[in-house]
Amino acid sequence: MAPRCSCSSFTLAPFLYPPLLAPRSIQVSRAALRPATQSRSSSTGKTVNDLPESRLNPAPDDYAAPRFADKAELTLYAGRGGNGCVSFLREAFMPDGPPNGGDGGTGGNIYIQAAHGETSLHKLSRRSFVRAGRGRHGQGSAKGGTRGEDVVITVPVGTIVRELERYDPAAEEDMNMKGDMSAEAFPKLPTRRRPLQQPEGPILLDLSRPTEQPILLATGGIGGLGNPHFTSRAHPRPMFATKGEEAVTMKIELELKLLADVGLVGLPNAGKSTLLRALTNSRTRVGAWAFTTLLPNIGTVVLDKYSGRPDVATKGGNARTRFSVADIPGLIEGAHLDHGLGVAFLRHVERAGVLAFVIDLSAGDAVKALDALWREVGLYAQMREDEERDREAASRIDWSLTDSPSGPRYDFHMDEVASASTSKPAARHIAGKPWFVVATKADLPETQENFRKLKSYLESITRGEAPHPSGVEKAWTKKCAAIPVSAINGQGVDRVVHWTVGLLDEGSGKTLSSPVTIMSR
Ligand SMILES: Nc1nc2c(ncn2[C@@H]2O[C@H](COP(=O)(O)OP(=O)(O)OP(=O)(O)O)[C@@H](O)[C@H]2O)c(=O)[nH]1
Ligand SMILES: [Mg+2]
Repeated sequence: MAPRCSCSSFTLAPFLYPPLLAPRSIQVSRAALRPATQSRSSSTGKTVNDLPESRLNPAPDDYAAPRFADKAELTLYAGRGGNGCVSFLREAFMPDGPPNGGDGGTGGNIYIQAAHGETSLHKLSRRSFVRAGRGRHGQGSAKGGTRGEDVVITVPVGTIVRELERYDPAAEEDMNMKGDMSAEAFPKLPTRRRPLQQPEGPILLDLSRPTEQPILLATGGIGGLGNPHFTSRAHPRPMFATKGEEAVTMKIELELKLLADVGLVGLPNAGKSTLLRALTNSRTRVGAWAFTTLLPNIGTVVLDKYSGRPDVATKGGNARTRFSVADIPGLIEGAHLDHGLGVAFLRHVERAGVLAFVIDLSAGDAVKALDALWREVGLYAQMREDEERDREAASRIDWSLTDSPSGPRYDFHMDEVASASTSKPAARHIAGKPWFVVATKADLPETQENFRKLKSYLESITRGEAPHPSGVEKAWTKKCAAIPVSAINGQGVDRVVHWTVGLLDEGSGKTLSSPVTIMSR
């Protein structure tokens, strides 16, 4: 068929296919832009050492800024139920048929699930509320309303969920009848229950492992009843239905504690971020100055290269296909006294399965550096233990006033407080973790001797001849190893992966049996 107007297609052509009709000079100038943007990074951001620029030795401005948040507060609105419908059958020769209004649909529920792959709460921290879908209203011809859509909030493994506030309308609220019908006789209405029971509050969950099934937080409202439910001798044609139930509204707080399977701990400028780049696809910032990293970065080491078959043999039935690594800002001596960036970031490796101490072989005595790091980690753990003990002691204090001749006094159970302090050896939980040393910058000259000393020191710890560097009794000293690495050249990195998987497998037997701990309220 001939086009209705041939000239119109010609007029529209430049708008529909601009690249085809654009003059040649424009195309060339656009192509020329591409190398210009690429060359910008290499012209402005020279590498700080004289080595050639690469992914592992990037320019200081070649990085992806981490998006990280470890706290979020959300208001959850479960979906309210759809309203029942008032409707009557109408057919040919039957203008006044029986009532056939459908029931309203149930509102959507809100669940929470901890999943691997999520590393931060930044997406949730930007949202202030989460709303599930409302149930649809019932319709004529006895069509029930469809269910509202459920919402699953996905959070990183290690998130703690605390309920702050809740508004829960009664599960079987009074019917919102249209008009005053209290005196009227109605048939017995069906008991309407929520398909899922609203969990009792306040909710307090520690999602320390991935949850296979989403966990229910807020239940949607029940749908209203359609008019056929109200048919009776007194009301053969009821002109009323019920409204859908209001749903649960809840305010929750999310706090992320555990980020990764492996935590990198090291002095500033040791090469932690370069190691993370070498192990993973992370584009964390690298620079030859202290405190290049200001926020924790997470990378995932993929073991099976998405082939479905792991490259690294793992113990047990479930083959490990990946593990995550956390790079935190460097620690300096006195970090527990808030020197440098402090030890606050250690809480993100506190619950990691394995600690990897990254030590720069070219920056002086490696043994001293390892001791200094362990000292800071040990002191941090001690601080945490003290905090926990104080909290425990505070919860044990009986604040009730007791009558005594000398007047009222507060009854402190000091013996219980003392027993609490001695029941857990300080710093046990962090010093009891499997650990190893990644000795970086092994490509630099005159680092062999330093590495040899470090290795023999670690061997003596393993044999039990030297104490654990943290000074904690019964700390983990099974196979203290040092792996020489040149992260900038990607050398020795495979050995780090194999060693880590071995240690993770060893520790996996000790993990909690349940993915969710419902903490004490
Ligand atoms: N020669 C050599 N240089 C390295 C190696 N690893 C890292 N570097 C260099 O060491 C410097 C510091 O590296 P980063 O990875 O930023 O160190 P960092 O520990 O993350 O430092 P902070 O984030 O400040 O704590 C950079 O200039 C790197 O290029 C290595 O294996 N060999
Ligand atoms: Mg860094």
